Amino acid sequence: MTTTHDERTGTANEPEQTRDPLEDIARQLLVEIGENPDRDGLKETPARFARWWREFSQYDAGNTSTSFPISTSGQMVMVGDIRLWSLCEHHLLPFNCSVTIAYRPLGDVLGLSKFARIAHRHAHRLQVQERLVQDIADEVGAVTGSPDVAVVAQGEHLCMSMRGIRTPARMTSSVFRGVFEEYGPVRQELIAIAFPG
Ligand SMILES: Nc1nc2c(ncn2[C@@H]2O[C@H](COP(=O)(O)OP(=O)(O)OP(=O)(O)O)[C@@H](O)[C@H]2O)c(=O)[nH]1
Ligand SMILES: [Zn+2]
Repeated sequence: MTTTHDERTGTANEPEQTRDPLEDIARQLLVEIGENPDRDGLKETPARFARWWREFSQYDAGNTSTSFPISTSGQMVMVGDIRLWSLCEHHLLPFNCSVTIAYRPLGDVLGLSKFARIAHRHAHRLQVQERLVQDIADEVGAVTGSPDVAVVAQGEHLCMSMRGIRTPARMTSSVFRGVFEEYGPVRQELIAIAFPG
């Protein structure tokens, strides 16, 4: 959006809508795949395409750090089955994930919704699933100050299901830090919550 100046009256005109360059990219894409971008059904598509990419790439997860001073005497906190969508950085196609996050609070406990906010923040960029779980674990560790953090994700990638090998499959990736590093009851409990049944 730009504001122009009227030379005659010396007043500022109403802001002009400038076209998002992403609209031109969408038009060109439509032409390249043999479509007519001016046909009725497609007229608004470049603008929608631009809005969706801006929404994806400029996503704001909001405040992810509210915590409360509650004495938890070493208990584990696990937030399971956070559903999210991300975009594969190789093909720009979506993948969905069910993410489970666990940590052992040191002092303060993090607000429940903040785990989903953190997960969505890192999903809203071009990703691979292995890096997604690491990014989430890094931020949970940084915000809570806890060395005991685990993140497990199970996802389906459209780049594998709908194109290429065309085989739906479940990918699992995980990060286990601190107390979760060792195979034992704590890790088993996490796995049981992340993958019920
Ligand atoms: N490890 C991992 N691989 C991914 C992820 N998302 C996509 N891929 C893979 O990235 C690879 C890219 O391989 P390339 O050979 O460069 O590309 P391609 O010819 O399109 O590969 P195909 O998908 O096998 O058709 C593929 O094997 C994808 O399945 C991810 O999150 N993690
Ligand atoms: Zn892909």
